Amino acid sequence: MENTSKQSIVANNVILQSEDLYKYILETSVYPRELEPLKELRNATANHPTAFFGTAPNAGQLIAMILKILNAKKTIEVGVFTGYSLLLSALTIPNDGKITAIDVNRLAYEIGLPFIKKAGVEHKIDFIESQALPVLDKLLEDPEEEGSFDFAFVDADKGNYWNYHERLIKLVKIGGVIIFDNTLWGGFVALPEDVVPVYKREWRQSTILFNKKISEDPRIEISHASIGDGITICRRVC
Ligand SMILES: C[S@@+](CC[C@H](N)C(=O)[O-])C[C@H]1O[C@@H](n2cnc3c(N)ncnc32)[C@H](O)[C@@H]1O
Ligand SMILES: O=c1cc(-c2ccc(O)cc2)oc2c(O)c(O)ccc12
Repeated sequence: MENTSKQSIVANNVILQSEDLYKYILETSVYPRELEPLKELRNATANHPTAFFGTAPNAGQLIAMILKILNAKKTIEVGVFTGYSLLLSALTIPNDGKITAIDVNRLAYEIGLPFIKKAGVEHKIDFIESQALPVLDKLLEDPEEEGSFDFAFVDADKGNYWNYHERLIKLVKIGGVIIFDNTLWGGFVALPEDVVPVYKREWRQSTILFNKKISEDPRIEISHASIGDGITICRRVC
């Protein structure tokens, strides 16, 4: 793939502008440490028509580290697909931890489910087949759920990211973390609209708006990291 200073490149669902360097990172630092159940689930997803939906393994490694630093026990996952990031969280949180995992597509989840079961972590997962917004709204109706989550990972419909943020900021505790995936949207956020494939334009625009709003939100500290397809790490401060 050609590399120019103006043109961002997305290869293997990552923003990094060198496939060789990405391969180097994976082979040196990620794959040797990737847990066997995650490898198995990733391989089982590899031939899926939307295999690129799966969270980049190096971003996953960072997410696992953040979960550990937080001692996260109670988490939310918005957008499961076959469950790479879900299994990663389930393997990372303690045995009595709980993940509320929401996706409109149970069929995709069922591709990953045998690997989740084999890893012995299914008991930590409450999978809810639904649009995510009503589930988050329902959680917020219960005062005990407010401020009770340690962590949330959002990797679903990009046009709803701000709506998810407005709910998750109330559900995670002060000091808790929300991570949003795809916040560089293949590098298209920094390119003029006319070079963006038409089908990517709507979510490019929502991502640009989301990035601006999140950068101005005083309730959180943020780090916009160029790992995977871009992740924004938000820590609730008030
Ligand atoms: C990029 S995939 C998630 C990938 C996942 N994090 C992984 O590591 O494999 C996005 C998922 O969001 C789900 N999704 C899209 N819109 C949704 C919505 N409104 N509510 C819940 N899930 C949604 C899709 O069905 C899809 O499985
Ligand atoms: O190109 C995509 C598209 C999605 C996507 C499509 C439809 C949905 O309902 C949700 C998400 O997600 C992606 C993604 O998470 C990624 O890392 C790269 C590309 C895409």
